[in-house]
Amino acid sequence: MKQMIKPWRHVFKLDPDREIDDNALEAICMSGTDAIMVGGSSGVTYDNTVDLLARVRRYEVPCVLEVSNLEMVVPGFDLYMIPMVMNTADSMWITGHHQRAVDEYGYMIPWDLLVPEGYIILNPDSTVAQMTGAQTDLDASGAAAYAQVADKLMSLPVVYVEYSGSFGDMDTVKKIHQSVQTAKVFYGGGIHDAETAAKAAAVCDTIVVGNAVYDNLKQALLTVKAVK
Ligand SMILES: CC(C)=CCC/C(C)=C/CC/C(C)=C/CC/C(C)=C/CC/C(C)=C/CC/C(C)=C/CC/C(C)=C/COP(=O)(O)OP(=O)(O)O
Ligand SMILES: O=P(O)(O)OC[C@@H](O)CO
Ligand SMILES: [Mg+2]
Repeated sequence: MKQMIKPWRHVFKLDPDREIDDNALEAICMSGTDAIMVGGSSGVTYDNTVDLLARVRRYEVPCVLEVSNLEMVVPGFDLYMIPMVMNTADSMWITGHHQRAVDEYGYMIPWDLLVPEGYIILNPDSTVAQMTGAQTDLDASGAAAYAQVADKLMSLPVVYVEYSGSFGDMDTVKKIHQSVQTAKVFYGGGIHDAETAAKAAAVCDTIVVGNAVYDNLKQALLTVKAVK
């Protein structure tokens, strides 16, 4: 099951805390994207997550949950993506919340469905950077070193380069991609049209398109064809 992420080139990330109408959801799910990732950094609850899952399940596209708090964990997703922030000094975001989750719910965790992600958060203005105390002031070599820790020391299957809300430095993403051996490199942040999608797709394995879905769906849909 975990192998399903390997060929992904394109993912739409949908936030349960934001409105999306049925027509828009149909266009997204039928767009040819490889997967829908459900997640967000705030306002995500059991109720809004279960509602979005049920609506996405009308379509055949794989649907995975990116867990950012325990309240949002709903059974029935294809996979559960578990972020571990590489570039923070606050160990709660590396292993702390995870240890608590396993201590409390270990008996019911479907381990074969969990996919850990080594997050490298690089946009200092994003909610997620502020929430996790991410050390975003890294050059390409420093960011690539975190990627190698995730890939070569921790054997994480995904390195997620996160510029949530702004289009990042593609030289840094390229350097990260070149420096990992086994992990798949996901890139997310500021992809809003075919051009930004193609630029990012050239330097990573999988692009993730989030806010653009809500800001300009027509342009967001063009990102699929741009990378296929
Ligand atoms: C029966 C059943 C299905 C059981 C499932 C059991 C299960 C999955 C258990 C979980 C096990 C486990 C180890 C859980 C970890 C728990 C946890 C809370 C970990 C912390 C994760 C973490 C590091 C969060 C930090 C924030 C982060 C990196 C979030 C990722 C998502 C993200 C970056 C969203 C960006 O949000 P966005 O809204 O776009 O941001 P902006 O507002 O800036 O746009
Ligand atoms: O919302 P955007 O900026 O597209 O970022 C996508 C994703 O990486 C957010 O976690
Ligand atoms: Mg967002």
